[in-house]
Amino acid sequence: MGPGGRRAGSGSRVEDRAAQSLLNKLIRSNLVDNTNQVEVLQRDPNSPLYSVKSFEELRLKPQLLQGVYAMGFNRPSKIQENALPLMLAEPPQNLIAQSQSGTGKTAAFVLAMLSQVESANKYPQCLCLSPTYELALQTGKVIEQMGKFYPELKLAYAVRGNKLERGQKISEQIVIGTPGTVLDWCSKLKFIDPKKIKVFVLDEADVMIATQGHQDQSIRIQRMLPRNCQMLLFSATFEDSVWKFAQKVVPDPNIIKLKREEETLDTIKQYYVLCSSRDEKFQALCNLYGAITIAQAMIFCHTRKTASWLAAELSKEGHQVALLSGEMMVEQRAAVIERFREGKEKVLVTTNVCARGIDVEQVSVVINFDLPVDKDGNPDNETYLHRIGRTGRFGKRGLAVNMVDSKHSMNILNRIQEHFNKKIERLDTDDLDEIEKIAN
Ligand SMILES: Nc1ncnc2c1ncn2[C@@H]1O[C@H](COP(=O)(O)OP(=O)(O)OP(=O)(O)O)[C@@H](O)[C@H]1O
Repeated sequence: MGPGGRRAGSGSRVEDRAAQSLLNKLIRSNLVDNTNQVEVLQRDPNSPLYSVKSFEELRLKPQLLQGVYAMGFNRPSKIQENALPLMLAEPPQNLIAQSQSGTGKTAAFVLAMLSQVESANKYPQCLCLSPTYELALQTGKVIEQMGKFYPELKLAYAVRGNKLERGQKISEQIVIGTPGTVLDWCSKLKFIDPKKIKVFVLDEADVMIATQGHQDQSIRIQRMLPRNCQMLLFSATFEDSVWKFAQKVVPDPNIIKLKREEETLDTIKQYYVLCSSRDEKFQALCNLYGAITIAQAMIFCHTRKTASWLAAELSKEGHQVALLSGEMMVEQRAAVIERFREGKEKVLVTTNVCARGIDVEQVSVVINFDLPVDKDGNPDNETYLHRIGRTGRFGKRGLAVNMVDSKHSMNILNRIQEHFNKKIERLDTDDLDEIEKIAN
């Protein structure tokens, strides 16, 4: 039922955003910590503000609580503490929620859907919109895991390529899909009766509106739903356009926001290595190799060509490395990231463009084989910080090594150093004692 593979990175920015979001989900194994305060704006400011510190307080159906614990969740995440009581209130309330990827939004709305669904009823009751097929599948996996103690619960994917016979009615209780196909299924093909939907979720709103047509399709779907249907919208970022869209799709919303935690370079040891050519950079990297592969490392190159060359050279030296390249289909990139996450490869070589927006929090060693520059050749400080920086006061210590091979790149490095006002120490990769020191 899958549509043809998609090429990301080389294509439009829209696909990049969806691909980034997918890759982020795959690279992450845990909840993202965030020490910021959650902001809650209630529709009815006079009603008490509930927040829960445990899943028991929510009085979930026993099979749902069992599902939550089976996933290894001990307590609600920061955003869940406030979002869950609102979503599970009687009557159910509408919600617009924004917090960065990895903070527990998906798990929250899956819980809301599962607590409303009546599995004995064989028709769609919950409808979830995702920007792409791959993202829909990821959400589907969470529904399956969390709903595994519901014996009769079934899921349908409304995505292009999933062809049903005309005149058929869907018996699955939860439908998850992309806006175009869901719209067809609700209107033209009538596979779904939108009037029976109790919970409507619009996930990844920021990614969604970046795709032409998705916004209108989503609004048209929303218009077909009954008035008392619960509407929930989630987004990792909240620019004006998302906000405007959210207000069209979610009437009388409660609003929850959790600001992204700022990244800092405070817990990172930063070094540079002075070389005179690409080959020398390669040699320096080989000298460093033992030290950096104690942990997992990511190596960034400026172009795809350099990245492929470097990955090939490292392999020739007998090192096990993975290459993440913009030429690959999204599925292939996802597979590479999954292997890396599982530790099958300890080193991942990639390009700036390909890895832009991917959270590499758990990677403790970052090598800039080429320094990040923007299209005018100026230092790209934002990318530097995002690649190397860590969030949170208790952020893990990290190590960053920058390879410099010309006056020009030394100049870029100096400007990065000035920008952050943080010293980047020189490292001599021929000095084994020094290398030993940085690895500890
Ligand atoms: N209460 C919890 N306790 C422990 N782990 C949790 C909890 N809630 C979610 N997680 C886990 O944290 C990770 C991130 O959660 P989730 O996917 O729900 O975040 P998200 O905000 O939806 O991210 P994205 O925007 O990328 O979809 C997942 O691995 C999920 O299983």
